[in-house]
Amino acid sequence: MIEFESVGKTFRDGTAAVVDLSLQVPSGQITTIVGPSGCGKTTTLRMVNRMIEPSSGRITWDGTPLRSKRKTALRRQMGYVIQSGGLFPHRTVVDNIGTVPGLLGWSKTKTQKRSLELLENVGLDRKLADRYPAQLSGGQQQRVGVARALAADPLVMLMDEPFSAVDPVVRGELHEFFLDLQRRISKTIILITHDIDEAMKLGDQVAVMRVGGHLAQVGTPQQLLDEPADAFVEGFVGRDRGYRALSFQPASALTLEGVPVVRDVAAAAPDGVTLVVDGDARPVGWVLPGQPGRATPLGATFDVEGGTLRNALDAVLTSPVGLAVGVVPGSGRYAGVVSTATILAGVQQARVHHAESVTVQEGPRQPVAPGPDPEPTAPDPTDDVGPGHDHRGWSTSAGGSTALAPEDEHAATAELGDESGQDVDAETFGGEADDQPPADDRGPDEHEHGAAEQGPDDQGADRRAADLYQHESDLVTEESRAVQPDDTDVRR
Ligand SMILES: Nc1ncnc2c1ncn2[C@@H]1O[C@H](COP(=O)(O)OP(=O)(O)OP(=O)(O)O)[C@@H](O)[C@H]1O
Repeated sequence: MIEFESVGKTFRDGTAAVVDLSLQVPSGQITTIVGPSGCGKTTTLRMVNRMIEPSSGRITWDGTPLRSKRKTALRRQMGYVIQSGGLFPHRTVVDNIGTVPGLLGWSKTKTQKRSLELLENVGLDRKLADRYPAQLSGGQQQRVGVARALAADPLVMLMDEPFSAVDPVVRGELHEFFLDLQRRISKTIILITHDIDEAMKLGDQVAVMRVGGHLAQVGTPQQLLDEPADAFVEGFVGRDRGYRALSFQPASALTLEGVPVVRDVAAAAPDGVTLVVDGDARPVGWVLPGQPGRATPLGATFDVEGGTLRNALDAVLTSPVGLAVGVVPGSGRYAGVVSTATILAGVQQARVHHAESVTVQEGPRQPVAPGPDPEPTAPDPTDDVGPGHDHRGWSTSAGGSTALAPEDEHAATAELGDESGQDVDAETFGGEADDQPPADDRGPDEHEHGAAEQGPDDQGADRRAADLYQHESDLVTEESRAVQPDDTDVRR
């Protein structure tokens, strides 16, 4: 478990980004952090891999303070995912996925093998391995970004608005993919988003933050819906609250009914509704009375095992015949239909059942954060590189390590903007580049280097990419460049 204990972060300009945050992040679960822009979500995330150090309080991981761990060692156990995957445009998919193993000194053979495995694990065809990111769809790029973060099998995944750059349909697919993946890998995940729907759908627990850096409430999605701590949370989760609550009711309780089904549109009876399926028994449309020989679009379908009442309701509302079509997960084969009346009865039943459970359950709730901190913590002099500094340059750390000169910015960003097509791997991560301070200069802990903090005016995308590259570049140490013991058989 990762635990924030009364954590505060005040930047040098006096901005209190996070105030008295107490939050437990359970191992093997997804914690989503949601809130309006500027409420401190990113700052909270960046304190976990020590891109930013708290000004007060402490963060522990399984009881050990993060500050007592070397940043390199810490970040190796953490994968980082950002919007659009943060992929290097001049590297192929397989090379992008192999970024971290490459940095850690794995052999080419082992890296390649791992990358191809991961490609499959995130549901992508091996045929995509040699493509460049620009040759992928947004959803595919995002999956590659997840694969890349998983490459070194981290225990923790830090995800900074990972699904916000794709359209709603693809986002929905990515959500399903992500939840399915998590069922298999059970990582400890912190995912930040400004989308309450996404937070509720993905989070085992949801932390709602309010502007000013305060935690407004933390709880399961159902708890937030049932017992919002205050008007702010109620307003935030309240939009479509009743409808959203149906997301937590399984559709598997609905009784399926049957309808006439044909493979050939021409075989449909002229007087009644008939479902048309394809050669694999997947539903494709309806033949309506009086419209022989023509299939009308189906509307949404719902998964009869993993689907929810919300999915079923959506399916019936979009159906041209008032029947929600249920499909078998995986194959998408037709399983049966459910009428509007049955679904509404299911909704009513869920309401009754739910009201009873809310009345009966008086379980403990996580504490609601207190009001504004009357005395903000003293700012950390090492925060915020200040005017005139490049925000991606290495700031001076608490231990006074040498700052990286502004011209070294390319170390973090070269591949993003470089259209030359040159291979700039070494410079990108300082692997063999001579513009990094020597490892000896970094020393343990604080001296590894300062955090890549930047001003509030930064463009979000740039900042996220810089964070990702910083995170990955910090995995490299002298030791990790050495041959790994298990590589000796394949390294030449
Ligand atoms: N280096 C910095 N120096 C000063 N203020 C900062 C710095 N970084 C962030 N802030 C400020 O801290 C507050 C919280 O910022 P943060 O990026 O954590 O919010 P957020 O909830 O992630 O916002 P968004 O959803 O827009 O990304 C904001 O007021 C921001 O302007």
